[in-house]
Parts: sequence; structure tokens; C-alpha cells
Amino acid sequence: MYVKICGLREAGQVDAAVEAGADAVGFVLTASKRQVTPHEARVLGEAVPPGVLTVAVFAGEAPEVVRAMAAEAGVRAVQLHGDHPHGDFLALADLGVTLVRAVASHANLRCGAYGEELLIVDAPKPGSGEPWDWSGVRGRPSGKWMLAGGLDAGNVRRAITEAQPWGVDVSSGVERDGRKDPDLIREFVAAARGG
Ligand SMILES: O=C(O)c1ccccc1NCC(=O)[C@H](O)[C@H](O)COP(=O)(O)O
Repeated sequence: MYVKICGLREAGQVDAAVEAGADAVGFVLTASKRQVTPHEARVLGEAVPPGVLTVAVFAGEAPEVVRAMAAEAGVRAVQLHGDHPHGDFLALADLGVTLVRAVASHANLRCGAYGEELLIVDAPKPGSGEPWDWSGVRGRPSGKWMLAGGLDAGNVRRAITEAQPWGVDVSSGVERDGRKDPDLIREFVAAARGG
């Protein structure tokens, strides 16, 4: 089970995610309570081993903005949330990073439909921590797709059973009082992998 921990803002949180066995760590560069600057993302990403994907998260920025910020951040992947048109993915195809498309369940759920390598099927409000009807997507997405939205260590096994994703992505569910919590990160990764 592929696991991504998103919205990291501090070095200790990144270390906790890597040590827990996360496959990907996300830095939110778009407007958010979890927003970091491209420079901060670069510094955070420097401690991440090569086998772990560092992901810059965007939502609605123009491809030129994504390109410049991703280069400054030095990330290995770019995640575009929401209604980015196919043209935005085409415009970023030569960036040399993994492209991740993150959408709500009403969208095209075929991973690769926009040229992306990974797909995230998320809640209507990304990063809100609000659970949604995961069971409704079972059998609809194809390819390498992650389930996101309201997951935590207590519900992720049920969500995996219901939706049958290739991976899972979490942010709010590994936070305590608005900050990522190393224990919750460890518990989430273990639960996602069946521990
Ligand atoms: O996390 C944010 O604040 C955010 C803001 C705008 C666009 C995307 C955002 N997060 C993207 C993620 O990948 C989250 O991990 C995903 O939406 C799940 O969030 P949560 O329900 O809080 O676990």
C-alpha cells in the first residue's frame, strides 16, 4: 500500500514520515493554513532520501507559476488539485517530475487520462479532513490511484477495504491541534499497511 503524508511544515515531521515508511511527502505551496514557501520546501526536501517522493501541492496556479515554484522547491513531483485542464498537464510534461492529478470523485478517474503518473481521488474540500463516501468510488478509478479525504489511523483500513485504492494520502488525520504529530503519522502508516 503506497502511503503519502501531506502538508508537512517542519523537519521533525518529515523525519517522522520517512522513518515511519511513507512513500511520499507533500509540501503545500498553494494558499493554505499548511502553506510553505518554495525555499522552505527545498530545505525540508533536502533531508528526504531519494526513494521517497517529495511532492509540491498546487491548486489552480498557472503552469508557468507551477514550473517556477516547483523548480525553486526542487521537488520530485507536482500535484495539481481541482479543475486544472488537460493543457496544464501537457504544459508541464517536460518538467522532469512526476505529475499527480488530484480530483473529486465526479471527475475522470482514469489515471493517465491527462498524462499524469499518479491520481488522487479526494474529498470535495481538499485538506479539510472531512470523510466522504469512499465506497462509492470502488471499481471506478483505474491505474495508480490514491484515496484521500478524512482518513486517519482509525478508519484507513475500512476505507481501503471499501474503495480498494492502490495508495492512500492523509493530512488532517495525522495532526493534533493543527500540527503534524509523529505518533499519529506512525500509527497511520502502520494501519494503512495492515499493522
Ligand atoms: O492540505 C491543504 O491545506 C490543501 C489545500 C489546498 C489543496 C490541497 C491541499 N491538500 C492536499 C492533500 O493532498 C491532502 O492530503 C488531501 O486533500 C487529504 O486531506 P485531509 O482530508 O486533510 O487528510
